Amino acid sequence: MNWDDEAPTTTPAGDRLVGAAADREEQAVEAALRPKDLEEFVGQERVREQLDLVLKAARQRNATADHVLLSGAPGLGKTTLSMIIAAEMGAPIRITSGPAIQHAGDLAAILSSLTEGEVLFLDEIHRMSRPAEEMLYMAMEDFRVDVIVGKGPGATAIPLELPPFTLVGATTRAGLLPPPLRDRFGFTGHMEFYAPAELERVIHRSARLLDVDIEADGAAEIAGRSRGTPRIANRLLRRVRDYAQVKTDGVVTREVAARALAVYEVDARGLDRLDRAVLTALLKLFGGGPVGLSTLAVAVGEERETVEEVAEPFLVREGLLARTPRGRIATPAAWNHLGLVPPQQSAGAPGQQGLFGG
Ligand SMILES: Nc1ncnc2c1ncn2[C@@H]1O[C@H](COP(=O)(O)OP(=O)(O)OP(=O)(O)O)[C@@H](O)[C@H]1O
Repeated sequence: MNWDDEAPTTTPAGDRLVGAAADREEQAVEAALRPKDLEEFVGQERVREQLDLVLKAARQRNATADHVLLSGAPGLGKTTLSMIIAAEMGAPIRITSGPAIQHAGDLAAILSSLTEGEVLFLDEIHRMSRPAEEMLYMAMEDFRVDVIVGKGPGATAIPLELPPFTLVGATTRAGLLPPPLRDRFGFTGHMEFYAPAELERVIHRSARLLDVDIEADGAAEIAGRSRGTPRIANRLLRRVRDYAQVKTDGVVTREVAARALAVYEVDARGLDRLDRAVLTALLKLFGGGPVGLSTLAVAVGEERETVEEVAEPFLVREGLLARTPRGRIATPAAWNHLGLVPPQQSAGAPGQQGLFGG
């Protein structure tokens, strides 16, 4: 396997225990926990079944598998699936990402060094530069690229034949891909967030690999706080394991998991300190909103972008916060979650007046 990638950039709150992205160090830890074949890959039944057919059919025809596009949030297993595709096809894999390919020449260098049948995994494919993207169209369709030599009127295009390969593109934003690129994938798999029972299976499997003694209740407790994401489930398991080892006899029970995750400020629903700070400000300072994003960000001492991109998506997904044209508002579930009582909904209540703009 070959990594051409740069370490992903981190958000200002990128070191959160419940953040969905992984840095280089974590990627190395994760490698040991990756399922090696479709059988071992937990959940995502539909994608797994469809992919199984695509790969089996290609193998029967003795052909290279069709190009595959995987879309879904970070940490749901796109990289893992790309490695499984390569393993199931008995092919090597090359890993790179859109941001690492700034020039068409970067892509030409990678494509021209591929061997027959190799899998090229292109993470964050929506962040590739335009010229590289156009070169990729031809490479995917005709297994050929035109390498431009020289500049200006003297520039010439030298056609370069490529061996057949399988491109696996991954994106968190399928809607951002230009249609000509999307259309060149033979198969698109949409990865969903995982159900708690599926995360429990991920946790039990990882616990076995990490030699952690875990009870069913302990796994359920961690699963409930993992925000539907295997990467977060594995990360929380590692922190709970530390706690169990240092503070108890090492067995992860429900109580041990809950106590450990309370130390790390991850609550029963998977909200961390930042999420709760945003919700608390919204409820306690602004009566549940509506309040403008900038005002909310100042109130919690964070950048606007951090609140919008790091905290809000999960709060919205959980149905705790809504983004409305008049500003952010808390739902009844938010009051409930923080154990607070909403103010009387009278005509003069701030929450009904939209007093807090920004
Ligand atoms: N279905 C699954 N079954 C078991 N483990 C999984 C599954 N999906 C993901 N994991 C584990 O979660 C971790 C993150 O997975 P992976 O790196 O494949 O996510 P990703 O979607 O590629 O994330 P990113 O978009 O950030 O690259 C890995 O350790 C992997 O083993």
